[in-house]
Amino acid sequence: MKAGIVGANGYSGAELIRLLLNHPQIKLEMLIAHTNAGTDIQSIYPHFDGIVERTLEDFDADELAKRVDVVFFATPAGVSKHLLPDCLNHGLICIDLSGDFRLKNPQDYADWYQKEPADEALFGDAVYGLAEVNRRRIEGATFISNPGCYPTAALLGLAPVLKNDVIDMTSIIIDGKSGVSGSGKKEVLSNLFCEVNENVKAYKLGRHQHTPEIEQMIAQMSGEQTAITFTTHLIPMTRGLMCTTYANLKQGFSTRELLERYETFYEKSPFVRIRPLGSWPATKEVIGSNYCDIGLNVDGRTRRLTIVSVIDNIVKGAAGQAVQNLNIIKGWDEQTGLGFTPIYP
Ligand SMILES: NC(=O)C1=CN([C@@H]2O[C@H](COP(=O)(O)OP(=O)(O)OC[C@H]3O[C@@H](n4cnc5c(N)ncnc54)[C@H](OP(=O)(O)O)[C@@H]3O)[C@@H](O)[C@H]2O)C=CC1
Ligand SMILES: CC(=O)N[C@@H](CCC(=O)OP(=O)(O)O)C(=O)O
Repeated sequence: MKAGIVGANGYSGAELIRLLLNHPQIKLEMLIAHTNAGTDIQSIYPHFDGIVERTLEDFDADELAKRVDVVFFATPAGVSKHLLPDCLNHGLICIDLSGDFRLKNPQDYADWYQKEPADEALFGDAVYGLAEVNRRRIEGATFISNPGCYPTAALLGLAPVLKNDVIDMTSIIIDGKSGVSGSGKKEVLSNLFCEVNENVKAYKLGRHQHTPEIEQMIAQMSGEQTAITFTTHLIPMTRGLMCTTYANLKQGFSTRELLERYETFYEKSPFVRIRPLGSWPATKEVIGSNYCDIGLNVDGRTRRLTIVSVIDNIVKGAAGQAVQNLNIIKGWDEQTGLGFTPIYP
């Protein structure tokens, strides 16, 4: 199968190149950029020297239709809503890594992204690509909206306790922390060494664009509408994302009982690893891989559950999850091309 990447010279696009080069079913055919079209990818990223030597091209849906079967959109919010519909009309499989098609309510997109939503005819049509929850809907789909990085970690952490009256749905608090690559290559100012090094910053309090996405999926999984408290922090590391999630328990569960519930829920999910009692994951334990590692603790004094979930924001939070979704769409083994061991230390 031949693949094209729109936004190939961004951080998620470059990661898609790395992953797709190692995918036995994929031939990388078109690398597309915007301001950098006409430039060689290896001159922007010398780590590709001798591995991928290709000139970045301009977006052209007709050309894509002639040359590829699947297109990944690794573009900033507000771009795929213009480019992707033409590709869908040409019968191409489209996997969008941006937030343009994740929400079901166009007004939520307008409110939280502060942009015009995509055309109504297409808005809400994409299958939300959180494989561990939506695997059945992803099989055979042609239009996937990949989850955001924070929603991936937060929702995988919460999913097993969203049913059967385990937690008080009004009590959910998600504390997210991301490495700097999460903001993409374009965010030059916030990425300055002096701004980020030896510093921790909270940002977008009460207005993070991933809030309605997390709430929408909590409602889908639990059947209950709820409002969450979600705070994001930028921390001085390149890759990695952690969500520490708190919720009040409705019944007196022990950590061990809940761990069993998580093990069962993720029995058939090769990329989710549950830590044993008394152990919680660190970001370094998943870097470079498509794993989401999860650890739990029940505090008997407060009857509160704490969930710690970690991912590599560019792999499981973006490019790796997109490849996982393609594997499921095509009926290939979900782990095809994704069998990377995390890089440690
Ligand atoms: N970084 C991360 O950890 C995660 C990112 N995402 C999402 O993935 C998407 C990409 O993010 P990221 O890789 O960080 O972004 P970057 O800023 O690193 O890269 C953006 C890419 O999009 C291209 N681009 C911009 N405008 C257009 C256009 N009009 N037509 C074609 N290409 C265009 C840029 O090309 P050029 O440079 O040539 O202008 C560049 O290649 C975003 O929507 C982001 O929210 C999701 C989860 C995690
Ligand atoms: C560290 C950092 O700044 N991260 C970005 C993630 C951006 C992103 O992935 O946003 P969409 O998926 O909604 O397009 C942020 O928190 O906004």
